[in-house]
Amino acid sequence: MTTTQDIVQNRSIRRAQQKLVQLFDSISPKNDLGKKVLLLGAIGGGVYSLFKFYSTQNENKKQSGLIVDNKVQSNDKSKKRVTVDAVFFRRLGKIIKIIIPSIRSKEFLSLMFLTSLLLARTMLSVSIAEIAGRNAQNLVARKWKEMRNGVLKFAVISIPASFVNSALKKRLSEYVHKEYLEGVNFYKASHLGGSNKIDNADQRVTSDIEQFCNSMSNLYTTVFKPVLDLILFTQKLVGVMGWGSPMLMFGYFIISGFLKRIIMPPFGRLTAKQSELEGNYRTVHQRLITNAEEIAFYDGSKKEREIINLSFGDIFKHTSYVSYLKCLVGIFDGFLVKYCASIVGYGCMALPIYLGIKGTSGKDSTELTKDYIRNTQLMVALAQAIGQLVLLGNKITNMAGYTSRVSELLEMIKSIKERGSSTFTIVNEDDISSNNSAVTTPTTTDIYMDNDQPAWLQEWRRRCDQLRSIKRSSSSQSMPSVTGGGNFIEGEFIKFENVSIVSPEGKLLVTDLNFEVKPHQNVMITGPNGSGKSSLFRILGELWPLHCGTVIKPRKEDILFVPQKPYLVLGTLRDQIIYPHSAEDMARNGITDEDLQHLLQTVDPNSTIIRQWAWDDVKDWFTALSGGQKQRIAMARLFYHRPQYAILDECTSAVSDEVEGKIYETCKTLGITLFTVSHRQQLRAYHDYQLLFDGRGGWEWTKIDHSDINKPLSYK
Ligand SMILES: Nc1ncnc2c1ncn2[C@@H]1O[C@H](COP(=O)(O)OP(=O)(O)OP(=O)(O)O)[C@@H](O)[C@H]1O
Repeated sequence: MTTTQDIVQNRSIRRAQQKLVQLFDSISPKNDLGKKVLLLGAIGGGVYSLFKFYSTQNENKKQSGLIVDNKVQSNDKSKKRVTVDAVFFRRLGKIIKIIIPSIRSKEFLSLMFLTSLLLARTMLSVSIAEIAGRNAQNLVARKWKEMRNGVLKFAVISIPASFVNSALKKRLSEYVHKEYLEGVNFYKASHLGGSNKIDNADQRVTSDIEQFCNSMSNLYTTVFKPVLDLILFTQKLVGVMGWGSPMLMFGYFIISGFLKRIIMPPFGRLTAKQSELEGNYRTVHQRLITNAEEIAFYDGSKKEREIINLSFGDIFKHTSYVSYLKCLVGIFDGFLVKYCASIVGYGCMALPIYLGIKGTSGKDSTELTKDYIRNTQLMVALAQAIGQLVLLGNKITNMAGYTSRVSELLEMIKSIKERGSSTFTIVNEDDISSNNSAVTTPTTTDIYMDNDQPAWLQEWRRRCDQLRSIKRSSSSQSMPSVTGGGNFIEGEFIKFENVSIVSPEGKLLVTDLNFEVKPHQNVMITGPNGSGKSSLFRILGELWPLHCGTVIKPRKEDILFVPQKPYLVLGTLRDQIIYPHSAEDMARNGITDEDLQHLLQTVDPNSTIIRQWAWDDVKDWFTALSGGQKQRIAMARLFYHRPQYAILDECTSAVSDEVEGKIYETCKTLGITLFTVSHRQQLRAYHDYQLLFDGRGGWEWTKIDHSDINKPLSYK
């Protein structure tokens, strides 16, 4: 079976080949010089392209620096080598053992059925060709027969072929599911890191297995006929001409095979790369869906679009590049298999006559002509069979790519199972930081233990205000992105007037809500689970439509939401703090890494993050950072953007009380007005008002009495 992508690639190759043929034809046959120049140009271009291919290998390896968090970072050479070699055959053998476990399995039986049909097809085509060859009249009839035969062949072979294909796919998928989903293997594979971490496991389990099985069953059906032809015609040729000529032909193909192997681009690796890029593309889309709410709150669509475009661009660039290489190789193959092989074939024919061997001496010209014509036909058939096998090499190389992807998955699961229960080696923290040469280890006095912290934060507040006023003067009035039955009005404060919070499913969560919050008045929102606390902010963030009433609020960019689950973007450590800004935005605003270090130090006084990683490090930050570190990053991001209002949705649960206090103090220094969603009483100390939802649609707005902050909350 062929994928749409293969069809597109094949089409573009065919189109390019046709164009080349047209180009050759367009030149007058009399204009031999022009033809030669063009031929030389084409060969020169091809050689140059292949040379360029090898010289840009390293460049290609660096593709998409952003999307490396899921890549296998293994030093194991066998995992990286993707070619038709001993490793390929060993891996293929292992997979075949999985998909065809015994000769009594139904997969083996269906394969045998397919084999007998293929055999019958070959015998039938040979006998039809023989009959057709005898009678010129039959030649006309042959066309009809061939057509009927072709249709029959397609129907007879394609049904069992697809049956075998799906049987293999089922067996392999079931095996992988069993291994991957055994115990906590799937967790270890994606979270325990190291060299056994599986990149794009979903892509491997779904698409790569399918591609592997497709190419394998496809290969089986296409390899059969040329092999049989090879045996048949070699036997006939040896009978009439002896071993010399067929051996010469074989020798030519062996030498050209070696030549091809030397200059052939590594299609196996390119195919594996293609799968990896497709996996990355799927991952970035998946992340967008999984973290849609957090991204929407951060207004991160621009940044996410950049990431998705970059990932798509990688696939597009790679696919175009592979199509181009396939086109060149197709031309080279045609040259090797058709033209050069014909020259060698004529040599094979002429040599026995010239040397007078194998019964050629003493024959008259008519007999020699008869032998020559018969032998030519046999030789052409043999050359075609070998040629088809040579071209099959391209398919096998392609299959090597999928074999390596599927094998890596199986090998990594096996290794995880073996090593997953062993204890971890403790590494000295100093070793970690000294290994990372890019990390500048700040001393505590260096950054924050001095008394300049409040002064620096005041200065930071001034810079942020300045940037905001520049941005405001250049941007137009913001419009509400979601409309409903109510009104959004832009203002300098937040006010809810007769607003009812209604979920997308029509559930009334809070009725007729009325409150007003002026800048620098912090509000704590409490209430039982599912009472609508986060939903209030979905309305404030314009994610949900306003059912009724009026909401007066600043612009969307002046309110920042810090969700329960901190969102971490694909990219560098720097990108985590500045999200959804890019490094270019940061530089444009005159903000430096040193500024970021100040901000991070506020919430991470022991430098647990900056001592481990450098600003340019790219990691899978979801797994690399601890729960508390993720929350610290989210807080540093809040200070970086310094919005007028911030919504903290249970986002300090994993940091110590001391750091939590520091966060609230810093927000105060920076002039950020807070809405905090929390059940923890001690946080009331940092707030002026409390909004309490009772979970039945009711609510209560009270001023917090700071002399009585330990009083328990009055909901169950
Ligand atoms: N996208 C959605 N579509 C439909 N219903 C939703 C959606 N998001 C939340 N809800 C529903 O709205 C209700 C309130 O959810 P919300 O997240 O506001 O609760 P909460 O008070 O923040 O709860 P918790 O304390 O558990 O975080 C819940 O019943 C929830 O099922």
